[in-house]
Amino acid sequence: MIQNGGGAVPRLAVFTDFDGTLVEIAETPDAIDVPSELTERIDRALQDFDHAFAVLTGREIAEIDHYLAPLQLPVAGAHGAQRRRADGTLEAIDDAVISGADAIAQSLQPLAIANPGLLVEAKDGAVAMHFRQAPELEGEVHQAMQEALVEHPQFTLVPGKMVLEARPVGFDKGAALRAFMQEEPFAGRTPIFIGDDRTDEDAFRAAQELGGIGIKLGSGDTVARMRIADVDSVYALLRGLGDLAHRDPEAEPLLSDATH
Ligand SMILES: O=P(O)(O)OC[C@H]1O[C@H](O[C@H]2O[C@H](CO)[C@@H](O)[C@H](O)[C@H]2O)[C@H](O)[C@@H](O)[C@@H]1O
Repeated sequence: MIQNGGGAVPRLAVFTDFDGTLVEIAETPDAIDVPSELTERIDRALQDFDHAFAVLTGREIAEIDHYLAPLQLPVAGAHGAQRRRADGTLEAIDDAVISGADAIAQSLQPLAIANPGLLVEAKDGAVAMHFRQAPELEGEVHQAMQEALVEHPQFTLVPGKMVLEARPVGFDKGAALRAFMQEEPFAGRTPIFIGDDRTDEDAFRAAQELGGIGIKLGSGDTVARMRIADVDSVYALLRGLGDLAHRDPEAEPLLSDATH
């Protein structure tokens, strides 16, 4: 379909993860290096895909705005607990979800204070506990998180890259992708989702069930039908898909079926 490159190029809705997909993984959440040209690349993608471009991330929407300023993209943040639609409106977050995440974050603080290599990231609607700088404490982090969730059964645990996160039950990147796909300018397009992490699997599945493609960056088991090597290749793919989006639908196909 996409490889055809001729008259049948579908109108794409492009969704990407942020950490590990648009930017390289760093030692701590604040230490990421956001390439100076990333905003320009994404602005171009917005034009190429008629604004049907969104970020689905574990980070908060406000952080994506900070890193990609002045752009204010459609974003699903905190693994879908937060969502800003393409028209700029925000989906309301239940007060119980905000207070639940807050209470979980507070209950994890003693372990983080006792172990400076651990980091609690409190978000509106989710909580991450990072152990990248203390990998030997992964077991303690799992135990502390499981204990914290006993009091908050409306949250579930999701493992990420050297991190364990609590997110509200019923919210994930797949549900967020499906919600975007019911709205303008995404509706009626073919979804593509690019991600690198286990928390991206729901969105690969959703994109593919809606007739599109999941693209997994790097190695590891995945339901995604395609794989991509690294962040630079993601930039190249966005550029290439953008070029295809502008291709004259009447032009000769770039590829033809060799079996006929
Ligand atoms: O869904 P994503 O956009 O991939 O966000 C997932 C989490 O990313 C961040 O943590 C990860 O990246 C950090 C910076 O590279 C790294 O230090 C950490 O070990 C990774 O787990 C972010 O801090 C989390 O809030 C996101 O949920």
